Amino acid sequence: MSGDSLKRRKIAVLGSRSVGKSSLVKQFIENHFVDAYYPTIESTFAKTVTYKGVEYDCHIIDTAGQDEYSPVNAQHAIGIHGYVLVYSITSRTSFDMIQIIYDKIVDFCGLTDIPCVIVGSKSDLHQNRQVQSKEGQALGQKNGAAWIETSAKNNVNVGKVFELCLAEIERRTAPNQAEPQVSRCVVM
Ligand SMILES: Nc1nc2c(ncn2[C@@H]2O[C@H](COP(=O)(O)OP(=O)(O)OP(=O)(O)O)[C@@H](O)[C@H]2O)c(=O)[nH]1
Repeated sequence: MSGDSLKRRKIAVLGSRSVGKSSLVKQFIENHFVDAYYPTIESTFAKTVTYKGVEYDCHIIDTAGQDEYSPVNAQHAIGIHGYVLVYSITSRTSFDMIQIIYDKIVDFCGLTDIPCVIVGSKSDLHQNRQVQSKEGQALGQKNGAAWIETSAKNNVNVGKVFELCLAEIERRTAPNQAEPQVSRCVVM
């Protein structure tokens, strides 16, 4: 399939610092896991993903971690088709940030709802769990988002995150619409 006929999808990965955003993206793109922690500035990765028989040219933006003082950069709300919002199951604070980030994106874009997957990362660290699965699931339902728990370390459910994100994007694309909506908001 030529590059031109691929459907291009831009996906932003957001969440608190050190929750495992880069590890998730690296496991997905490069199939490896690094134990060391290197804070991210911002990186974009590309991968062709086949979902339901259709090839998608996915551009995945791994962002610097957000915190309560810098929840979301306006750039993260422009031209993005779908969002992956990551918390760590070992950090209640990172879980609480998800709703703040979600609301900020919705606010920036003037939308009520965004294509989104909420990810509970580091599921291998269940002995240190601070957020129960049912809480994650409830947060997903509340926001009309998909939800899943993953372990980048053990490569559990990593590919599934991006499939769910494509599903959320496509679910909102009308059958007669060639391309899904992207957020076009301009922040003055
Ligand atoms: N046990 C375990 N550790 C993980 C997992 N994912 C990430 N980590 C570790 O958590 C730390 C932070 O991971 P990163 O992927 O750098 O986190 P980040 O969210 O990209 O961090 P920022 O760049 O600061 O936003 C690293 O030491 C990783 O090895 C996982 O699935 N299981």
